[in-house]
Order: sequence, then C-alpha cells, then structure tokens
Amino acid sequence: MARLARAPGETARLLAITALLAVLGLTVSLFVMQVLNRYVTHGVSATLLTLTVGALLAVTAEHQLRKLRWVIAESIAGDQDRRLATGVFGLLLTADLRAQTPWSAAAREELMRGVERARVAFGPAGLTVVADLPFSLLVLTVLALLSPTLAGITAAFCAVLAFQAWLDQRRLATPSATLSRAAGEVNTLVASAVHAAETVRHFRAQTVLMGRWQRLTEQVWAIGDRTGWVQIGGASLTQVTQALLGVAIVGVGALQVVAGTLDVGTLVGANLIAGRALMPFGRIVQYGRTLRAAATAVAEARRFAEVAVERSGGRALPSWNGALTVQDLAIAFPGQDGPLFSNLTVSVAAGGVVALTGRNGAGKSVLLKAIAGLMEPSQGQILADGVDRRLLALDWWRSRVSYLPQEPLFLPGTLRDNLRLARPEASDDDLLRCLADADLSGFVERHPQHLDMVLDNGGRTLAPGIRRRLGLARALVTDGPLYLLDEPSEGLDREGARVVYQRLIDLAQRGRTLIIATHDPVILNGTHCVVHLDGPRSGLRSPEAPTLRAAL
Ligand SMILES: Nc1ncnc2c1ncn2[C@@H]1O[C@H](COP(=O)(O)OP(=O)(O)OP(=O)(O)O)[C@@H](O)[C@H]1O
Repeated sequence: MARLARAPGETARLLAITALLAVLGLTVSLFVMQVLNRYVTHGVSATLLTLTVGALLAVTAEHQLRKLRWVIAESIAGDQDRRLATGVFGLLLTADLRAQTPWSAAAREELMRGVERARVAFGPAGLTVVADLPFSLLVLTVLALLSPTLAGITAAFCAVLAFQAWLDQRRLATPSATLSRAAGEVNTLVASAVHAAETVRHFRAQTVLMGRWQRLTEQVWAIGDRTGWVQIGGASLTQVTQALLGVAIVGVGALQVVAGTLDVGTLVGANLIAGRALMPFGRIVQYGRTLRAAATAVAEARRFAEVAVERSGGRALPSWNGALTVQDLAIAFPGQDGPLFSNLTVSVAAGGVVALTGRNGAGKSVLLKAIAGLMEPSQGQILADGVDRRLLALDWWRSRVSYLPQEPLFLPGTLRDNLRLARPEASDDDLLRCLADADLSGFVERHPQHLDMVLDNGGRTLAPGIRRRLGLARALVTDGPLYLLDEPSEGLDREGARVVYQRLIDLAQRGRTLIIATHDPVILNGTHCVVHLDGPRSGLRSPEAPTLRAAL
C-alpha cells in the first residue's frame, strides 16, 4: 500500500486498468447468463454468435490489459526496489562505524538479503494482488444487483479469508524475525568456513562448526516448515472456502430459483461472479508468508536506518598543512562499560611527529580511526587549524589524510584500481614510485600481471608483510599533509622495517605531520613526543611539534 501511495500518478493508471479488468472479468459470467437465458430459451443463432464474439473480444482485451498493468506495476515496484536496495547498501557504506556496533556483521549482511525478499514480495505480482482487493467490492456490487442474498453470502466468505490473512500475518511475525536472525548466523558460519579455513582446520573446529551449523539449519528448516504449514493451511483454506462458496451460492440460489425469484442463467452467472469476488482474498492469503518475510526485512532496514550515518557536506581548508589538535577526547562503544579513554588532549604542529603507544586494546587504532573520520568520538573535538573536523567535508579530509590501517585490506579489483582509489589522478609512474618507496618494486615486477594483479579476498592471500607494505604504498599515493600510521613496522622483516624507518624520516623531512601507533622501540626511541594511552584516565597534553630524530 505504501509503495502504491508513493507513486500516485502510476498508481492511478494501475487502479484504472484494474477497474477495467474487474469489469471485463464479469464478461464471461454475463455471457453464460445471456446464453442460458436468451439463446437456450429462444434458439436464435445470431444471438449466440454476437454473444460469443463479444465474450472473445472481452477476453482478448483483458489479456492485453493484464500485460499493460504488469508493465505499470513493474515500473512502480522497480523504482522503489532500486531506491530500497540503493538506500540499504548506501547505509552499509556510510553508517558510522561506532554507532553501528550493536549490529553484528551477520545482521548487516542479512539486510541486503532482506532487500531481495522485499523485491519478490512487493514486486509487480504483490502490487497487483493489493490493487485487486478494492475491486472485489465492485464485483460484489454487481452481484448485489443480481441477488442481494448471494452477494451477502459472498461478502461473508471474503471476510473469512480477510480475517485468515490478518491472522496469518500475526502468526508469522515471530517466526519470520527468528528465521532472519538464524539465517544470518548460518551465513556467519559459512563465512568462517571460507575465510577462516586455516583456523578451522588447525584447531580442529570442524566438528564444533558442523554441530552449530546443523543446529542452526535444523532451526531454520523447522521454522521454514512451520511457516510452510501456515502457507499450506492458507492455500487449503482458500480452496475449501471457494468450494464452500460454490455450494452455498448454488444451494441458496436453487431455493430462489424454485421460489421463482431467480432464473437459472442468473444463478450460474452469479456463481462465477462470486468466485471472481473471492479470488483476490484467496491470493492475499496464499501470499502471506512472502509478504511477512518481506515486511520483517523492511522493518529491519528501517531500524538500521536509525543508525547515525557519516555527515555529508562541510568545507575544505585550502591552506591546511597538517597541524592537528585532539581536545578533551573520549571514545566509548555502545554496550561497553566506560570509555576507552577520556579527556585526551594532544597538539601536533604541522610537520610534527607523535607516537601513540600503550597496552593492547588501549584504543590507539580507535583514536587513529576517529582522527581519520571513520568514527565520531563520544566527546571532545578534533581540530584542524582550529576548525572542528565535523565541519570539514569528509571527502576532502580523507583526500588529505594518508592512512595505513593496522590490518590493511583491499577491495576486489587490481592493484592499480586499489592504489588509484587513494588518488584517482595518479599515473602508473606515480604508483610505481610509491610501490618502490615501500620496497615493493621487485614484488610487482615478479608478478606476471604487474599493476594488473588482482587482489583477491581483500588481499588476505598476500603475505602479511607484503600487505602492510602495500598499505604503506597506498598511504604514500594519497600523500596528504597528515599521515596516520597504525603499526607501520609490525611483522616486517629487517629490510622492510628499515625501509619504513627511512620513509618516516623522509616524510618528516618533507614536513608531513605523522601520528604513529606503535610498539616498535626504534620508532618510540626516535620520536620526541610519545603519547601513552593507558585507560580511561590517559589524557595528557603533548609538547609542541617534535620531529623524528635523525638517528632513527
Ligand atoms: N567497531 C568496534 N566496536 C566495538 N568495539 C570496538 C570496535 N573497534 C574497536 N573496539 C574496541 O576498542 C578497544 C580498543 O581497540 P584498538 O584496536 O584501538 O586497541 P589498540 O590500542 O590499537 O590495541 P593494539 O595494541 O592491540 O593494536 C578494543 O577493546 C576493541 O575491542
């Protein structure tokens, strides 16, 4: 209904055609009545011929109109399917990482499958089912003109099916929601079997995973069977109701015929018309499970739409040179007791170097993500040239911040595609220079496809050291005034670590501001300003703009 209301122009055309179809749908019934009452009584062949041609023309017109109605319904549904799919995928791409914490990865993945369920249920078939409903009244009115008693009986049967449809929706609500959750968990297990294949095998988790998978799939199938029974029950009730309606109409109609208040032709026609009035209610009952699953999916998508998304809009700072102040910052995740840190204040002037250190889980990576604009802090500000980052355009900010995450991941595509994401206008020479700076020239040259090598599975099949160097190369392609580097030397061999130290010195000498999360003693010893993040009270004020020691 909501879909129809959102496209009033198209809906008006759809309803007009549905009204015509309802009228044309009466033709065969009227034909039967006329043949029985006129031709059978008077035997005039011309009458039969005229009636037959008229009925055939009406049936042909009905067929053409049904096709036209499908096209219109498709355009209403198609537009809104596209909007729903784009909206949900857009939310997945822009939801704030901290705000979406209560949503498990499985639940988020399930959202896109829900879009597919909505597409099936609220597609052209679903819209025509809904559009047909009000015209049952039109058909009932025609029936009432022939026999008010028979129309009353038919209306009662329609009401039974409408009640059944409502009851089914209520009975299916909980199983649909449980089914969606369980299906999400099954998908997580499947993802573990694919993406954590080594862990599964080495830690002999096959039996455990198989057991959980079997329990969950049993649950999914059991719910599927239960909802299937509701559907079968609905289908069966529809057939029984249709049959009983026939019996009631013919039985009561026969009494009227014998009493002389109805003729046989009208009784036969009325029986057909009654079936026509009941049909849309039967279809809505049979559609119940599909509709419920889709309604659950749309409700979940709506709930996810309440998660805060990254802001759009904002300004750029044309002359910003990397100076940054973190002021009174606190970050807490929903569902966790207390913030990771609070009252954190750090200033770094343009060209300054700050190392972040502290125990595992202290929040170093989270702080870098907050500075990168990947999540909003719970409290405090991040200021660039005194301007709150929240006032800056995120696109602009990200094009000016070179970021090396702790676990660099890549998108499906080639190495070139991935590096170009950082700076679309970069030439192959630029990319090769950055790869050389990360000591990856040999790696790229040895690969038969060079820059066209495909990075599969987020780059997880690459050696972790190579992946980190590729992450560094990608940060170098951006080459903004501010570098956020999360454990840049972690897991690198001696030569790799030496290359990283050299790059840090080069970048510092070129006036880039560096904020480095690290446990590496070489980097910590070589940096004048070290910020220790050690729990909720780790706030401190840093000295101004230290630079990396040349000794590094
Ligand atoms: N998206 C998230 N949702 C919920 N909790 C998160 C999220 N991201 C990080 N955390 C939590 O925040 C805490 C800090 O994580 P973070 O990765 O910043 O630690 P770290 O100081 O970088 O640790 P390490 O030294 O091991 O790299 C951890 O307890 C982590 O589980």
